[in-house]
Amino acid sequence: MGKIALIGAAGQIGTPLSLLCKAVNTKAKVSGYLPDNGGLKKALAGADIVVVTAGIARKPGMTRDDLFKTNASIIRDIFSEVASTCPNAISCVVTNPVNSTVPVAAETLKKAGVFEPRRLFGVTTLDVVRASTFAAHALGGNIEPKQLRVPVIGGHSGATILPLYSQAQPVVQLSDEQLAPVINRVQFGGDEIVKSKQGAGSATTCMAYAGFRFVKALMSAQSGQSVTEEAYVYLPGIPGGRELAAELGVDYFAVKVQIGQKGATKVLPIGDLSGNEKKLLEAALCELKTNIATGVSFMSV
Ligand SMILES: NC(=O)C1=CN([C@@H]2O[C@H](COP(=O)(O)OP(=O)(O)OC[C@H]3O[C@@H](n4cnc5c(N)ncnc54)[C@H](O)[C@@H]3O)[C@@H](O)[C@H]2O)C=CC1
Ligand SMILES: O=C([O-])CC(=O)C(=O)O
Repeated sequence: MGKIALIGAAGQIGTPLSLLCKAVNTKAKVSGYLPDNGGLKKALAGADIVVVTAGIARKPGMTRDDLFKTNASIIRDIFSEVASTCPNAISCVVTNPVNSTVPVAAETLKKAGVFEPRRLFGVTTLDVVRASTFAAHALGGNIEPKQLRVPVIGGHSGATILPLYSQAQPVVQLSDEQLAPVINRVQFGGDEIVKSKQGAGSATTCMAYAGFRFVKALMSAQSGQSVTEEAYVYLPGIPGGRELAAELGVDYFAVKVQIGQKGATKVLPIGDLSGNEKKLLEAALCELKTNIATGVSFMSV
């Protein structure tokens, strides 16, 4: 098994994430990068998978968008190096605001002439984890979160996060009134943690778990298995995505994708939505369009 480069490895997410990667895949070579040791090129050299958690996290009262000013240039600089050192690696962006940092990463790779949409993912797995956890809780603990599969589409902040409980497997027996607070908690669960940590950061161990779950799926795909995962991707560059991008009017969107050895192989359809989910999708798209434009225009100046 190949090399995983963790960029931001000394941070609150990066530290447990690298421990998880090392514990479960002892054959994988895991390299970290501290911002001040000048080792970015070394960490990226020969990487098969790059996971970026570098950047600042929220403090109470901040939105994810407030992080953009600082984190956009961190992402741009890291992806300039990815472009020259490991352009064929599969890259995963955890750094917020994901809705805008992924477009920054894509534009950086495009400028360098090495953008391959099938190999760039914004990590939205934490939303998937929350969607099953909070619904299991609302169901009174009669089902384990890991027994529930709830697709989550859209983006990774507030109203852009859209859990599709109408498609949950097994069926979730909750009325629209019972679902409303569950959906709200999935959308704003990150804020809940930021508030409770009182300035000490945002979600960390649960994100390390979610990030690891996504990396593990990528490792399974690289070893030849076909896997499906939700992630925030550049739709027009992945088979099946162009039509969805045209239908939704956005190029970047979190959706379930099929993943193979060389990255995403197919965007899967979002399926039928309930009346309420259709309304939530409208709201998600409205916010998402602004977030995407922020990321793209950062790189056009
Ligand atoms: N996608 C998601 O679901 C989630 C994303 N996040 C985001 O993940 C990011 C990291 O969060 P934490 O680990 O809690 O933050 P942290 O502050 O503990 O760690 C960030 C690390 O990045 C490093 N760093 C800063 N500038 C750098 C640079 N130019 N190059 C390389 N490394 C650099 C810092 O030294 C630090 O070690 C934040 O932007 C946060 O909002 C957090 C939770 C969930
Ligand atoms: O809320 C934050 O800033 C961190 C995050 O993305 C999450 O917990 O989903």
